[in-house]
Amino acid sequence: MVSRVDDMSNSPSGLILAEPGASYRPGASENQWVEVLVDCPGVQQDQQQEQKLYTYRLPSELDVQPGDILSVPFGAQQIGAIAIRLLDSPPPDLAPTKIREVEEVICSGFFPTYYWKLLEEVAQYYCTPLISVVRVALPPGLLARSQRRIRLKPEKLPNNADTVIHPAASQILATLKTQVDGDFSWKYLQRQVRGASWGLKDLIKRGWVESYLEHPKPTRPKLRQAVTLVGYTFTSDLTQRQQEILDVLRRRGGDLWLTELLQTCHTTSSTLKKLEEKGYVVIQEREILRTSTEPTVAADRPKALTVQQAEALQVIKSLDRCAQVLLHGVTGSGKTEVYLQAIAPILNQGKSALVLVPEIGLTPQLTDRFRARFGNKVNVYHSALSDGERYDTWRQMLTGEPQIVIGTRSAVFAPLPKLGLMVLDEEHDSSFKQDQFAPTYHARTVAKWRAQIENCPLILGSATPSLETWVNVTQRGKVGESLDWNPETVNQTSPISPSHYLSLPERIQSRPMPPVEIVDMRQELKQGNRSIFSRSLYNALQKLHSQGQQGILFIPRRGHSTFVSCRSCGYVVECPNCDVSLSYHYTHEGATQLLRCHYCNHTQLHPPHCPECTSPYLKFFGSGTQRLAQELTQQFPQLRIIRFDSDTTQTKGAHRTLLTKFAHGEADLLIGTQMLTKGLDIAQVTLVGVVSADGLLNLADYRAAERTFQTLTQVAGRAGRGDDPGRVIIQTYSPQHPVIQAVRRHDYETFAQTELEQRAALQYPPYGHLILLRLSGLDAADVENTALRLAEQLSATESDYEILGPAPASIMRVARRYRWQILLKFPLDVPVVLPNLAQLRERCPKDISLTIDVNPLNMM
Ligand SMILES: Nc1ncnc2c1ncn2[C@@H]1O[C@H](COP(=O)(O)OP(=O)(O)OP(=O)(O)O)[C@@H](O)[C@H]1O
Ligand SMILES: [Zn+2]
Ligand SMILES: [Zn+2]
Repeated sequence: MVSRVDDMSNSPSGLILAEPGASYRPGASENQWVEVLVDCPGVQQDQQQEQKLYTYRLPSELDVQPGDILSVPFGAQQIGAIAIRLLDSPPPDLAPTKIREVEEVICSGFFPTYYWKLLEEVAQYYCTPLISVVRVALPPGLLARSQRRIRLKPEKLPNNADTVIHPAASQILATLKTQVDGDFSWKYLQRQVRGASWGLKDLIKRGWVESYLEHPKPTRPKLRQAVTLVGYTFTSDLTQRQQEILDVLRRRGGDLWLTELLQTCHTTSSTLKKLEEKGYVVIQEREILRTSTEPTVAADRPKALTVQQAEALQVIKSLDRCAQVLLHGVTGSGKTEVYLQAIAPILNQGKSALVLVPEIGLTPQLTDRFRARFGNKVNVYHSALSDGERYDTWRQMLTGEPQIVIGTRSAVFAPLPKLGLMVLDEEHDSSFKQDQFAPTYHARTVAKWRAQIENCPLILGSATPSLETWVNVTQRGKVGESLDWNPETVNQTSPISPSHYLSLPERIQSRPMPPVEIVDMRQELKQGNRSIFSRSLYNALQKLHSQGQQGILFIPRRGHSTFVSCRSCGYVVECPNCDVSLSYHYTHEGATQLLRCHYCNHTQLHPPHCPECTSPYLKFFGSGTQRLAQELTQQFPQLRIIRFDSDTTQTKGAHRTLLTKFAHGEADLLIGTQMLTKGLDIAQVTLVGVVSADGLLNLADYRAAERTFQTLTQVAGRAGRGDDPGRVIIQTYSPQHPVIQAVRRHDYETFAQTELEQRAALQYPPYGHLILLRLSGLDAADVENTALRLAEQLSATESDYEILGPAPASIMRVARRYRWQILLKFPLDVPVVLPNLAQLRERCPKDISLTIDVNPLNMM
């Protein structure tokens, strides 16, 4: 096993690119084989959704490059495939005579070559087959959308054709002949003709028909009629009405959708037809891309920047190649405005920009701000889009037109040619990391590689930077070379990708940071207050309504807090599939009371009696958002409340609707979970209350402190963003906890320093590296034994890493699968030699799945 450090030192760019025998050189003539990804229903995937690559020979006349779409023989069929990489030699385990030839290149240059470098790098770093990366990167069903078609070769067809062949074949011929050009989709033929496959095989062998693949394009392009002004000099042959219509069209830029023009001018199609006949306009069908439609927003102009914003912008604008920027701006300091003004010149240079955000549904405001500034140059790309929308947005990117793509983590693979700038907003957010499925990539890490490969700057923005980023950008000298196992940091230390620390220490218009009051809930209890509201929070809520102000109440994410248990015997209702208690759900007055599992979504009715002892006192405990809402309605009947959590935001667009209502003052109080922490900018919010900080602090995870600091600081930052000053009340049972104290003082640096000392002492990231092996399977004993065996094998090899575990995962069973994990901890000061993870995977029995989580964020 080669160490990664060696790999990298051999590669002049510091990147791990190709494996031996593979090459990315475009058009290099020595490449005679190609590995392809086929994507058709007949190809089986194994349990881990991994699909193998197939090797084909390249005919000498074909010039194939990674990313080209090819037509290849597969079994009896001719199917579409994506060229993944070129090989100098055939795989040793394949007899050369068994390798079939690529038929043709259907579509070349579909992806730029560098794109494949990026995918390959992700696969290698995250110890996963390339194919799993390809699946994350490409829109679903890309190849399925390229259509296989069959056409007649009339010149080859003998007169007596029908008499000599299989009935299915003759039926295919007959069908083909009904069309002038003898051309049909294979799907159609299959529907029309029984045994079509046999028939086709025969016909192809005889050379009477051929099979080809049509270019990938939307199966049902949406067409819409557009009216375009062509004549500009109006003569006397126009009626006044016609003249008016032409004027409208001209004022609107000479181009409108037919329906729009009809509406605007209250006219009819026949009037427009007449104008067309006279040669003043043309009416044409135009393909519209199903890029997602969002409400239009009023246009807005660049704001005059504060001195600090201007300084930051100046540095960013001066960057014209790979560089990493940490834009560390306190909440409400106007980071978004800096992004906007940094992107404007990029578009003017004909380049595009990529903006990554944690969860798009939660940030309609951010998307709106971009739309207000850049109009239809903004495309949104994330997994909640329909397949059609994703596919079209994706094609829109490939056009190379200057644009801005805003998306969630997988958008880091957005195929934008001419990338001029990348932004990761809220870079500390853990949703940038994918942890349950391969590749277990972090979008920030991938963005750094991409910045280097495409030589463009990357801005990481946050009020609470991740400690990794903080250390990398501000203390590089101190941690030194030893972080170099991680290409992420190799990139930064190499001279071509300098990093910059830019700080926005003040809010816009020098608004003060809101004072943070910490309430000791133990004292409240001592003094006889058993309510979930401290007196301080109670009073603040009382005043809210009378003063016409708005507030936010935050309660850490649901979980065990809303379990249902029997007050007589202590029985707790648990999920039949997972080792967790079910959560109580009661959405509104009169709704059915449900119990739901937050891991597998098992849902059942709330039983009226305890299943153990039949006691009727089966009640839910804890304080989820629902309980909070009920409590509020009882104690503050005058307060209008909006619940903002995963129950109330399930439908498409619900986030936007609720936030808009709140922003328009239709409620006094917004209550919810972690969703509230992300980028909400509502000027009227003066009060932020944290019902309990303890659930965050006590997570069994070495990142609990960091996450708590980030979450509380972010949620506190929603207060006082407008003209009225804000205030924050945090309720906790651990008021002296250093994290709570740092939040109170808005003191990121002290928090970071204290936390980093602990990380260093324990060699946790960023002063060490972790790899988490997650095992799961249906049989408890199998999973445990496999975990033990793998751990034994790992410890048998000479190595510098520490093995923690194996141990059952903190929730041992999820969706009927038992879960165990092994944690590998690598120190920084020795060259890291990775264990042979591929080999471990092979040694894992088939029915046990192994996910290798490199630099895990979530240890649960
Ligand atoms: N130069 C400026 N002049 C006036 N208003 C500004 C300026 N820059 C930004 N703003 C406004 O200040 C508010 C806060 O800005 P923004 O939301 O970008 O802050 P942020 O740093 O992203 O905050 P957070 O990290 O809390 O989301 C917004 O309403 C924005 O429109
Ligand atoms: Zn009971
Ligand atoms: Zn479950």
